[in-house]
Amino acid sequence: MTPIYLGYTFTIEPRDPATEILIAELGYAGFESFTETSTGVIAYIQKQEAFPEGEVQFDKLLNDIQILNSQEFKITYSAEEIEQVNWNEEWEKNFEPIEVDGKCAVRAPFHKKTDVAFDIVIEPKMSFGTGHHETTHMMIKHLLKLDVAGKKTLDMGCGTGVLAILAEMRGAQPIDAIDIDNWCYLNTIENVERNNCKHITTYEGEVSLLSDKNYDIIIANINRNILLSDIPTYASCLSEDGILLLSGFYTEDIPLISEKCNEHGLYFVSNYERNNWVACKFEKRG
Ligand SMILES: C[S@@+](CC[C@H](N)C(=O)[O-])C[C@H]1O[C@@H](n2cnc3c(N)ncnc32)[C@H](O)[C@@H]1O
Repeated sequence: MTPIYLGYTFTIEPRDPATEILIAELGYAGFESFTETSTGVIAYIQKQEAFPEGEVQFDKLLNDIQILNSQEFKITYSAEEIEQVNWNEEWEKNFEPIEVDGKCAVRAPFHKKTDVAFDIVIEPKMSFGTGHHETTHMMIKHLLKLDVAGKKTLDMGCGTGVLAILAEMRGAQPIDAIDIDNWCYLNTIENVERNNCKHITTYEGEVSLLSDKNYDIIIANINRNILLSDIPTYASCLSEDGILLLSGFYTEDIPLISEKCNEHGLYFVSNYERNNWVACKFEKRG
């Protein structure tokens, strides 16, 4: 089923630095993407995902914002349903190909073929994962450096499947790609085929699918709270010396994420940082 999105247009006075704080708050509340404007931000969330615990959650968010409001800035907002077709057109107009470290390109089918080692073609429609977001970009950087050849790999929260596709291009196999969202699940299947990948199996679901699985590498670019709750399962699925790549959270969240990892035998190795977003590498040690 095609998801319907709600777009919340926030006007913030003065615009900076409050817009950044608001985007972080909205990210934690489940908003998926943001378009910054000269007066604030438009934030998008799937209608069926919007505040699943009911209006109370939204009231609380607004309340928190009001507290900041009274002290520092003034926010007004309006919400509207976003037509799927407009969203796609908007997206296509704005999709420029990206290149990471001169080795990996992520582009749409209508862009010219590139001559980098890993030329990934993605038609994301509504799914997250074009390489434009800092977190995807940094996960690509990690994957380009990691020795993945012949390694059993999981891409959790696969979005467009871009990371699973890069893992296969670099020699990983077999690969499982999982997303909770039906649209992403279907989009990953399409993109896997589009890139002639043969070793990726795509599933719709979440961490409960992992009960008897085992991997050498787990990649998960989701968000802080889901990662905190899923890290124990990732740890139990990882083989000794296995690698966990995590992203979807901010620099200030590293201590919390590291602490949870340490409790489960996973130890910090390195990280990338872009615009306060981070992508961390952990290793499982006995
Ligand atoms: C930030 S996007 C990352 C997409 C892609 N892996 C990338 O790096 O560009 C997060 C993805 O996780 C999915 N997701 C959210 N919660 C999830 C969960 N509990 N289990 C699995 N996937 C989840 C979302 O639908 C979304 O596609």
